[in-house]
Amino acid sequence: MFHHFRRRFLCTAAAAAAARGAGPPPIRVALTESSGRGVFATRPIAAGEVLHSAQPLVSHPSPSLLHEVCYSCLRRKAGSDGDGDDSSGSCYFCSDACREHSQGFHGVDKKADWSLFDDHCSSRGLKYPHMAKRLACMVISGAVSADCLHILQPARLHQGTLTEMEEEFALLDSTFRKAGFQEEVTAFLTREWYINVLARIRINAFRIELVASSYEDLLSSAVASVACDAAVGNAVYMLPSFYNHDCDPNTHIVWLASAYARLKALRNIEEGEELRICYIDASMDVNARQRILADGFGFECRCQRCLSGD
Ligand SMILES: C[S@@+](CC[C@H](N)C(=O)[O-])C[C@H]1O[C@@H](n2cnc3c(N)ncnc32)[C@H](O)[C@@H]1O
Repeated sequence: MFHHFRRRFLCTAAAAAAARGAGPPPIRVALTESSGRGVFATRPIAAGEVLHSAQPLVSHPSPSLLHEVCYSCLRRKAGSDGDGDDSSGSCYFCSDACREHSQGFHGVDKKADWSLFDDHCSSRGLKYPHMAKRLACMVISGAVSADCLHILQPARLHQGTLTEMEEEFALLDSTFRKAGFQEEVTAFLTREWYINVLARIRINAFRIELVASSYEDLLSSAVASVACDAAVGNAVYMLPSFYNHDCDPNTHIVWLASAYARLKALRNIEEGEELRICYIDASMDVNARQRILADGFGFECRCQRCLSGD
């Protein structure tokens, strides 16, 4: 009985501290038995508690929404006459802070003519090369180091995928060369760099679907999700990339109005328990889930739900 009350008290106190933004996040990254690295609770966590937040390392709007969501934080434009439009009309900034934050790499981006690269990606329905291009612009501008994603787990790539990536790289490289960037600022931009980055983006990128904040938003997002892609874009984060998958997860990642993410507990979690999120649509049946996890993420899911055939 005492134990039960003590645990409830600890959970409540911890949740209150987390809500105040006090203290480090109650998690640590450590090796799991069979899924590589994973994230573990360092104390009891209460259902609904925000464990931590995360800013993207790199993000990119969905190609069809380039004019509709912020170049930097992926926030949706409030109305069709938003006043944050870039003067060239090619992209949108929701605030001065976002414009300032991306000034350096947006400047690099704007110097080149991306039409061939964009046509190549859109004719093949590719999203991730846009993120690699954004990262290259960030490296050239000095915003991040060329190896900033290398700590993340890479996907295993098939020969066909490698050949496609080589084509994309050739286009990316020639676009920067034609724009006149000097050898010394693009020295990192090799075929190996591109493949290494893409292999990490494939496994670790989150598809960002914003939670509607009003009834009108809810209706317009329902219309948008029928008319086109419901996601505003994709982003890669550092800490969230260490969460392993479970088809009945104890944690989830949420976005409200922008790519700023929050990791929240879905139920009470014991100290030492592994925190897992669901990588896919959990409403699919076990066969569909197994197929997508094997093809997309390279593992056979052996969570309790899959083992029970649910
Ligand atoms: C986003 S990473 C998660 C962190 C990763 N374990 C690491 O060491 O960086 C996704 C990869 O982790 C592994 N993984 C995630 N969930 C798993 C699970 N339930 N069973 C086995 N492997 C899993 C797979 O290799 C997957 O491609």
